[in-house]
Amino acid sequence: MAVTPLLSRRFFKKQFPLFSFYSSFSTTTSSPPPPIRVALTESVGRAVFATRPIASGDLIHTATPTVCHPSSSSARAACYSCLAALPHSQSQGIPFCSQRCHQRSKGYYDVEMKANWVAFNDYCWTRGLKYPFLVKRLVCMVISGDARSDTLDILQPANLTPEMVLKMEEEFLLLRNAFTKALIADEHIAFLTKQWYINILARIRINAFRIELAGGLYEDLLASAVASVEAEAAVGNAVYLLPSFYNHDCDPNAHIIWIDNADAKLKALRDIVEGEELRICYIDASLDRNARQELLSRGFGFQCNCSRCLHGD
Ligand SMILES: C[S@@+](CC[C@H](N)C(=O)[O-])C[C@H]1O[C@@H](n2cnc3c(N)ncnc32)[C@H](O)[C@@H]1O
Repeated sequence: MAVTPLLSRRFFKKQFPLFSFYSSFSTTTSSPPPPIRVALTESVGRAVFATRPIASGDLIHTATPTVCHPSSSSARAACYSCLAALPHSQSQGIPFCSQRCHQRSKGYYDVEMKANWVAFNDYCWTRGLKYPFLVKRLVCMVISGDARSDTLDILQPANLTPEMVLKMEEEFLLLRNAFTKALIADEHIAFLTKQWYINILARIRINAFRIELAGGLYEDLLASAVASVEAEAAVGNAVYLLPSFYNHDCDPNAHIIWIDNADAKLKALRDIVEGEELRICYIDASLDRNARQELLSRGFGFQCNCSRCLHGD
């Protein structure tokens, strides 16, 4: 079943200037802009559309994470910066896969190393929380000048219940305490208010990707086979800007993959015509309709309107 083409979706003329997303692309000066644009639709908010035909299997574009964090329960230690697998011999030592990764994240790594994270980490690990670690990383990036505090404001936030907000308050206090005890100057963490923390988590909740690497060595394949039984197969979580505008479809025409680090590749799963909306699948598409609707409603807060769901498939 094909994704509903653009012309059958009534959509507003308003388009978003792509230049604002170029910072999240891995482009070279000679590479052409990606064959997509972001526009506002009536039914699903913003969406990504093809600006020319795209062949099945083609790379649509790549994206580097705005913020990412390795998983604590992954079978294999991951690079602090790009989430590439670290050699086993290195897992207790330097947490970077290369000098380049060390250099580019040195500023926020040094900020993080100044604070004592025992209370915050214990709190999150015992409750199975992973997104607060992305907020912690973003705070370190803002303090070191590697990101702006409003970096994620453009993304759609989740609707949070009062119970969810209440639970976030304790994490927030632990996070803020860690920075104040590390004697980070007040003016450097003035942005870190409870409201800011909740706003960021609300955006991360809907837009974070769980990263599982497709590439790797034979020993990594074995590690991930073990991980699927004993530990977390994902190497970490990340938030991107442009990939966050892709809506969900239970029969998608595009997918997002990771080969050996957190740099994402958006690829066409079938031939796409000019003007067609590009959609990825947020969940396991092999589940039955009720299970998919339940997951999407609980995890992302929406009733899926894709053709498969509308036809009861
Ligand atoms: C990651 S965002 C996608 C971009 C979003 N439309 C925006 O304007 O930023 C996910 C949100 O888009 C909407 N959405 C995505 N796929 C949908 C679908 N199949 N049916 C209904 N709403 C969808 C929901 O509001 C969902 O929470």
